[in-house]
Amino acid sequence: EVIGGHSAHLKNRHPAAEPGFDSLASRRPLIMGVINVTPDSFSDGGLCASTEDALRHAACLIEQGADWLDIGGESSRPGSMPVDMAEELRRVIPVVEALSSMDVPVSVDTSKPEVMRAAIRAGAAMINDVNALRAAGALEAVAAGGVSACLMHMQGEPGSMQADPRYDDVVAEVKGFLRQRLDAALAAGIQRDRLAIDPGFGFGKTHDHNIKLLRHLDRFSDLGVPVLVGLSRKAILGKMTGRNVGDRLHASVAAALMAVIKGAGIVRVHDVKATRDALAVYNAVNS
Ligand SMILES: Nc1nc2ncc(COP(=O)(O)OP(=O)(O)O)nc2c(=O)[nH]1
Repeated sequence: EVIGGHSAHLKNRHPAAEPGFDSLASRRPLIMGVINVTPDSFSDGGLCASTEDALRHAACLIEQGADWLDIGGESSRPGSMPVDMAEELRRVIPVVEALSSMDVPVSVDTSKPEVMRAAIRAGAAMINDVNALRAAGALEAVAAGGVSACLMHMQGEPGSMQADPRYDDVVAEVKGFLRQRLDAALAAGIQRDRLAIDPGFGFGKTHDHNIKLLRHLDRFSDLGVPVLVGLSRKAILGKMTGRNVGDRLHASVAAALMAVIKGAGIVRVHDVKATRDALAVYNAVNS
């Protein structure tokens, strides 16, 4: 069974030795399972209050078929405030260390270079940065670590990004930003096959901007690296369906499938099992 086989394939390799992103994603779309070790994430804050809770959830997502686990210690929801470094390290590093002995690649969702370095030392195979490695020292931390990175577009900061997002041409501007960040990452010595990009749904975008980015997602594929998409449970889906944040499973699965049909190579989701089944249908038709 392809997905099981694929994750079984992962089981025999240490995450850090994983081939680059594109060789993984090119086989079939990858499922990145979300593990928020925060009290205040927009949809599942507090679910993984302790390291033990996070590890139980990780085992559950792996069982459901996650190809990758994304550990986040700081909510980036609209209106959120930064978490101090010591607290973020306290939340994230024990989970990464404990997972490093398991056979599934782990990414850490952080924008702080110090957290990146600690995460890489603890065994993280990727840094997922909603700030696209723009903090001083971030590019160097990832390059020195020899790990993968996801570069995501955000207009402004989480605390204020939804106040008044404005673009002349959202697709062209987001794509131009991601092209610049790719160039910066390559110039810093990060290998192209270790890089992914993400248009950042909900990060400084109106509903109309999000719709345009999803409608034209295929325009990001010619940047030459896998496109990662995170739509799971987000407000864009609530706007489309009228459902509140706890009732967006079906829309999240439809959005992940839509993203993959439009070229996404990695989908970042909370509900792995449902997404896996939807992508099994996609894979059967597209293999
Ligand atoms: N690359 C990438 N990373 C992300 N990290 C967090 C969130 C927000 O979702 P979640 O982590 O569930 O919520 P919170 O930020 O409140 O913890 N979305 C993305 C995304 O779309 N792309």
